[in-house]
Order: sequence, then C-alpha cells, then structure tokens
Amino acid sequence: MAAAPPEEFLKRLIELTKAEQAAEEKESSLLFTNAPVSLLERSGLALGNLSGQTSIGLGGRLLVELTRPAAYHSSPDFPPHDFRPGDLARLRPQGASGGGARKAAKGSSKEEKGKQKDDEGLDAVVYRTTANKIVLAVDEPSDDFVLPERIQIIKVANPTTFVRQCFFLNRALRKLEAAEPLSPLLSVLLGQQKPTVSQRSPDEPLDFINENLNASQKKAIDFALSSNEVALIWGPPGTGKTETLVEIIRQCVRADKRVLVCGASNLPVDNILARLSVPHPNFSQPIPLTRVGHPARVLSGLTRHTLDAQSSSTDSSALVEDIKKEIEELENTLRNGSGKNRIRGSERKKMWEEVRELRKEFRKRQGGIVSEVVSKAKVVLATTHGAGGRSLDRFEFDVVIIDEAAQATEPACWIPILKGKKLILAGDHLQLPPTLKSSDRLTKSLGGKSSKTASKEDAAHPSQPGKLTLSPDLEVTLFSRLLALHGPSIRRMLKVQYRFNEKINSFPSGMLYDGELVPDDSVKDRKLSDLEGVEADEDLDEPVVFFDTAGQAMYERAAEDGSFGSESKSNENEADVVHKYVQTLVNADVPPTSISIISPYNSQVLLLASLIHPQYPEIEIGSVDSNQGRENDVVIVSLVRSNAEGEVGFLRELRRLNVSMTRPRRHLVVVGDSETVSKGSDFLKKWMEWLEEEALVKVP
Ligand SMILES: Nc1ncnc2c1ncn2[C@@H]1O[C@H](COP(=O)(O)OP(=O)(O)OP(=O)(O)O)[C@@H](O)[C@H]1O
Repeated sequence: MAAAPPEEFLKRLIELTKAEQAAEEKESSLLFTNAPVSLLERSGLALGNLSGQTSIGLGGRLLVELTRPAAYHSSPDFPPHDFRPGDLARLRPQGASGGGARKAAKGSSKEEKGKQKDDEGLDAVVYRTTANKIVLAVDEPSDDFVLPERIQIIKVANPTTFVRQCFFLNRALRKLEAAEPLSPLLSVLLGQQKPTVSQRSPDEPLDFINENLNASQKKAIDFALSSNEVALIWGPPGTGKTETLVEIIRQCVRADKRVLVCGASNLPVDNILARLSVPHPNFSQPIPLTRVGHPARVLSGLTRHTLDAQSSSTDSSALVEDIKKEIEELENTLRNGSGKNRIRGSERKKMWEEVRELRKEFRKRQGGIVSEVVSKAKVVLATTHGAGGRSLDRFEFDVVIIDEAAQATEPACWIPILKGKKLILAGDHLQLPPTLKSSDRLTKSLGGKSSKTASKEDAAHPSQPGKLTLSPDLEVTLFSRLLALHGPSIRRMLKVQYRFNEKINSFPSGMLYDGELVPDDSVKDRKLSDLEGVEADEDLDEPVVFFDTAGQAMYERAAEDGSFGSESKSNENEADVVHKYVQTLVNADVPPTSISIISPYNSQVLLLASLIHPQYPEIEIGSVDSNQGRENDVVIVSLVRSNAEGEVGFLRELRRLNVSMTRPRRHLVVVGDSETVSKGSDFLKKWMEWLEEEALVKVP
C-alpha cells in the first residue's frame, strides 16, 4: 500500500470526525424525537414539573437551581436519573414541543440559535446534583430569558466536541495546503521525518525529584525528556503512569518549560492536578498551575485551581466582581419580578440594554484577567477538548502531554497538538480504545459480533510500519498509529505494576506484555485475608478462582425486551453462581465495598444488579468497558456466553479481556463456560487452559 499524502490523511480524519458526529446525532435524535417525554422521564433522560431559582455564579454564568415542588410531587427527592455534572441539558417550559436532541447553542449557527428561541428552550451545563436539587449553569442566556414557572429538563447531545476537532484539523490542513514549513513535531506526526532524541551525557544523569521511582519509570521519564518531538509512555494497568507524568511535569517546570497537560476526559486530568498541587519535599516551591475547564466538570476538591476561581482572586477582579453584582441585581429584578413588581415596557427594555452593556464590559475585563492568569501559569491542565477553548487561544507550550492517550481519538489529540512543540503521550493500547458510535463498536457494546479480529498484533499495529496510511476508523488512536508508523523505539514501557498479585499478573503479562510486566514486591503476595477482619482461608486466599460451567447446560439468553440493546446477552445461571459466591465472600467478612462485579454484556449487568443490589447495594456492578481504570480487592467477571455453536461475539476482543482480568488486587473470580469460550479465539483458548491449570477450579 502506498503512503498517503499528509493532506489526504488529515482530510480522512475530518471525514471520520464528521461521520462520528452524524452517528451520535442520529442515535440521540432517534432516542429523543421518537420517544415521548414520559418515556424519557422513565429512562432518566428527562425530569419534569420542576421549579427554579436563578443566581449569578461561576464566572458570571447564570445558575438555575431546580427543585421538585410539593404541588407536583409527593417527594422532593428526584427519581433515579442520568444527569451528571458536566452533561448538557436543555431547559424548557413543561409541555413545550420538540425533541431533546437539538443542538447546543455554542458552536451552532445563528439560525439554530434563533430556532432555539422559538422552542423556548435553553442549553445549560449540569453543575451540581444532590438528592433534591439540580443546579444548571447557563453560559449566555438570551436577554429576555425568563425562567418558566414549570420546568422540564432533557439531556441533549453536544456537537461542540466535533466542531472543535474539525476546526483544529482544518487549521493543520491549511498549513499544509499553504505549503507552510511544518514544525518538527508535525513532520514526525505526519510521517515526513523520523523522531529524534538528544541523548543526555552519561556524566550528567537526570536528577530525579521523586527518588522512589522504579527503574522503568526513570527510563521512561529520561526518554520523554530527551525526545525532541514525540515520546510514548506505555503504561499497562497499575504501573504508575500518573506518578511518571507528574515527575516529567516537575522536571519540565524545573527546566523553565511551559507544559499543557491534557486527558481524553476530566478524571485523568484531575488525577494529575491532585498530585501536582501537593508540593514534593524535593521540589517545594509551588508550581504555578491553572486548570482550564468548566468548574462544573472539575473534581470538587480542586476547583480552587480552576481558571475561573483564580481569575476571581486577582487584583483586577474586584471591579469585575462589582460589575457581576450589578448584573446579578438587575437580572434578578428583571427575571424574578412577578405581578405588580414585574418591570414592563420601555423601562424593561432600558434595563436589558444596561445588562447587555454590563455583560460586554464584564467579558472584556474578564478576558484580560484570564489572559493574565494563564500567562503566569507554568502548567495548564485541560481536557483535549478544553485545550481548544477561547482562554488558550493565543498560548503556545513547550511540551504537550496527553494522558490516557490510547482512549482519545486522534482528532481530539490534534486540538492540543497544535499548541505545542513537543508531544508526550501516555497510555496502553492494549486496553480499550475510545467509545465510538460510527464504527461497529456500538454493535459490539451491545453484544453483537465484531468484525475486528482480536490478535495482539492487530491492537498494537493497526497500520503499515513506516508509512502514513489512512485510518480505517477512529478506533486507530494516535498512540497506536505512531507506534506502527515509527516503531517501538518511540515508546518506553512501565514494567512494574502496583495493583495485583503475582498469579493474577502472570497471564496478561505473558500473553500481552511479553512477560515484562512484573508485580512490585509490595503487591505480589497480596491475598484476601490481608483485609481487616477476613480470616485466612485456603480457598479464599487463592488469587484466581474459576467457576467452569461447561457441561452444566447453563445457557445464555438473548435480551428479550426488543428495545435498544436487544442484541445483548444474559445468563441467569451465571448470575446465580455470582450471587452465591458474593454471599460466601460476605459471610467470610469481606466488605461488600471490596467487591466489584463486571460483565461484558449490559443485559447481564442489569440482571446481576437486579439480583444482588437489593441485598448488597454497595457492591459495584458494571460493564467491563465502564470499569477501565478502576480496581477493587475482589473482581468477579461473568463471561455470559454459553451455546452449542461456540459463539462468543465481542468477548473475543482482546483489549476487553485484558481490562476484565486486570481490575482485581487480590482475588479474580471468573464465571464462564470453558467449552464455548475456548472456541472464540486462540487467546480465549489459552486463557481457559491457563485457568484450568492455574486457578482454583470450581464446578458450580
Ligand atoms: N515507584 C513507585 N513506588 C511505589 N508505588 C508506586 C510507584 N509508582 C506508582 N506507585 C503506586 O502505584 C499506584 C498506581 O499508580 P498511578 O495511579 O500513578 O498508576 P496509573 O498507571 O496512573 O494507574 P492506572 O492503571 O489506574 O491508570 C499508586 O498507588 C501509586 O502510588
């Protein structure tokens, strides 16, 4: 296959991004426009008959606090719902027509904003949720927005992500089309040159700030700092990726470099922020840092580091505060006045004009403050999406770091890439890639068949070595593409894991990590009876238990509800085996919070939850995909598939299996039919053989 020209490569990424946007919008419009609001409410995607109160907060945004008034609800507590901080919600009068899948105000055309008015709706970010309150933050309410008396909120799709990705990819494309000389970083990313490393002199070894780093972490750090354009840090489960990145960031700051730290989602960014904001004894001066992003999306203990919080404590912020108060007072009078107190006619018009002017002034002055704060920061932290926001518009960085890069789509990575001279990616391409709607991953996540093969080579080397080739889909992440393009010399692997027992380690290490992943001494002998209150017991102290249901006629069932997810599978007998074993564990004083149950199939997750949660609500039960990055002392995996044909569907996906078997710290329990599962792939066959040999095998 001939190498693709870089222009074609970027155009392909733009095309794939647009296809993903279309797929997401289609899915959400199918769900929202066709579904009556009552169904959305039952599904937790809408909440109705709410009353609201407004105030100003969060950098001048309008906050709307929603509650359930006694006139319409018997309890002030919300029923179970799907609104989480950071989600986008459409707020509208109760009973307004039109589906919820309409676009967000931001990033949409003027025409669309106009339409939004006709619909009497307003898009807002969920800021905080409690049992009986939901607070929404509205960026730019229209001037004459009046809070309806009875309110309904509906979850909506957010197109801004894709609009921003295309914007930055187009920016890179324009550089190429204008034949501008490419920076060394872009040349390397687009396959026009090989990456280079400035070797450190052996006489001047790196002076590590954190002395407890292990040898592979130190090598990775040294390599990342010496690489001139790009370096990959390969971090299998529990190998201290965050620890390693924090050292790299501190070293960069010590060398007076400015760093932009990103993650595909907020959590990895906040994990780094949490560690970085605590001074290290060997590097005690506080690092000037700022967290860019909607405060609603930042972990609550860290909001003081946000750009919003920092902007409101500068010298110039007092005046801005005064303007804010003035806006708040005027808006309150205009929005909340009713009956005789309602301001009308020309006076109302005049007051809104005043609010408009004040808002303009507020934005101008606040923009100045934001630039001042960002200029002072040595380290700026944001999601890949957040890095493309207005506040970072004119800033450049010496180093861009992207954590969990194997979970970020390549278009998302191009947003921060265009702001940096050098790129460090950290991740593990042998764990699950980003969740997508445009590829066959949706089918797979519902339990359908995957067209993908499941070999390690496939996950690691999805395209041709040495050549820039067009990505077949967005599952090919930048991390794995660069590995294929430039070869393993651009990566360093973290080899010591601090999570699980030696036995749990041995299969994934041997099969996926070339036997190089080893447990640290502090975890290699971990067992269940180390937990407080749990007595030593030969069976329970076995690190791996396998309930083999082969020959027991414990067959799977297709989900029967005919709804979304109908291709999913469940297995009632397996669920019973799991339930009984949970009881055994709890009877042995294993705290329910130390137990997690996972399954690749959503229908099985629901079944397990309905069976086990009434008795043990504290036990986490979830899909394998949603458990990536998580860990617990005991993890029970229900494999579900059991049929005469040896069909295993998307269970075959090697990266999903890897995530399944690397969550537990002390006790891995697998429930499955070895006969069916062995037929799925060579990897599954070997896993079943390994379990038969190495695990404590139990017949249910
Ligand atoms: N060199 C080290 N010595 C001792 N403990 C370490 C070392 N490096 C990391 N750890 C510990 O290992 C655990 C995992 O580290 P960290 O959170 O940095 O890993 P991670 O790779 O980011 O995790 P994940 O696999 O969840 O992404 C933490 O408890 C951390 O303190």
